[in-house]
Amino acid sequence: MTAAVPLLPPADWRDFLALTKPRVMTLVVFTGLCGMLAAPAVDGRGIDPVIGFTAILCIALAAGAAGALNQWYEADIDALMRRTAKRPLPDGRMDRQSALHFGVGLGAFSVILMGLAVNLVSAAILATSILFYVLVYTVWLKRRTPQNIVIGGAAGAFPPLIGWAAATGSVALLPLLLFLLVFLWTPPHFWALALFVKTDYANAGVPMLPVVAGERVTRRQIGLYTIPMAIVAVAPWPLGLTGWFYGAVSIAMTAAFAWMAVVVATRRQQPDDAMKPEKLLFKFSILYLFGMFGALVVDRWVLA
Ligand code: HEM
Ligand SMILES: CC(C)=CCC/C(C)=C/CC/C(C)=C/COP(=O)(O)OP(=O)(O)O
Repeated sequence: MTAAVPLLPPADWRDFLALTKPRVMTLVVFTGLCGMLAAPAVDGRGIDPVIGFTAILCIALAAGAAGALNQWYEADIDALMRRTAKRPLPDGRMDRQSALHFGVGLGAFSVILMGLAVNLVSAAILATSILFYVLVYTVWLKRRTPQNIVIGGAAGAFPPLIGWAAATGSVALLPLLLFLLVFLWTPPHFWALALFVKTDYANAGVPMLPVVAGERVTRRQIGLYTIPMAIVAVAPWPLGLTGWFYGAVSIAMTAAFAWMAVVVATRRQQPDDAMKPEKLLFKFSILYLFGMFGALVVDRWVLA
């Protein structure tokens, strides 16, 4: 006898859009675009606008595919967390197979299009970032170790390299520093959030750092990761890879980030805080990357 499969109404386009995690994607795409725009002209010629647009589209589709495959794999734990329970799969608005087909199809399409229309280096890094997020982070590490986001977080750091490689066909020191910036930014970004959604992760049995090691250790780790992040953030300017504008913006924004991280690192949670410092740091972390990558492009295009 076969088990009865519940019949679901067909998912609509909004459900497919939700699978792509569109809000996170905006920052992923922005860092990719800025990586592309920060790249130098090759043989006196910048990237063709149509090819540039195609490359950004491929980054967006790949990030969407990665988000869909993440939700396909995690429907069980998403159902246990308040923040994620209303997603299309745990909420029963879509079946898992549709999410899998959508993710695999979109991911394959984005990599093939990047390879055919842009170049093989950017396509290879794009494929690596999808596989890293889905296999290394989601399948392998997320449920096993509180270091999941430190290692798995590399997935979200690839887009500046992809954008640069799309424009030049190669990688260089500046995009490698941008990769490192996002890589080192991820732990403070995520652990600040994890501090205030800790019970969600505990309920779902996901071993995030505040659940496993406690709040004090998490606060200290946020402070510790901010130190190398700050050095890498400002480094492109003294290394002569950017102009004064990036230097000024990176110093100001990184100082603000570091100050908030120190407050989070040194303070115990106050139950009556109107705006918890960790919430502020999480929100600012997003503004921070937008500001830093935006400054890079202004530096290169407006003030050069
Ligand atoms: C392993 C690494 C990362 C983890 C675990 C993580 C986790 C999260 C989580 C759980 C949220 C809350 C989303 C929600 O409310 O549903 C969030 C928000 C966000 N993340 Fe991350 N993140 C990571 C890396 C990144 C990267 C690399 C970027 C972009 C470069 C990014 C950009 C954002 C943005 C823009 C938001 C706000 C979305 C909104 O407004 O709802 N994150 N992140
Ligand atoms: C170009 C390309 C393929 C980029 C893909 C990388 C990418 C989408 C990075 C963002 C990382 C992210 C949204 C983590 C969320 O963690 P989570 O999945 O644990 O969050 P959740 O609990 O909200 O599902």
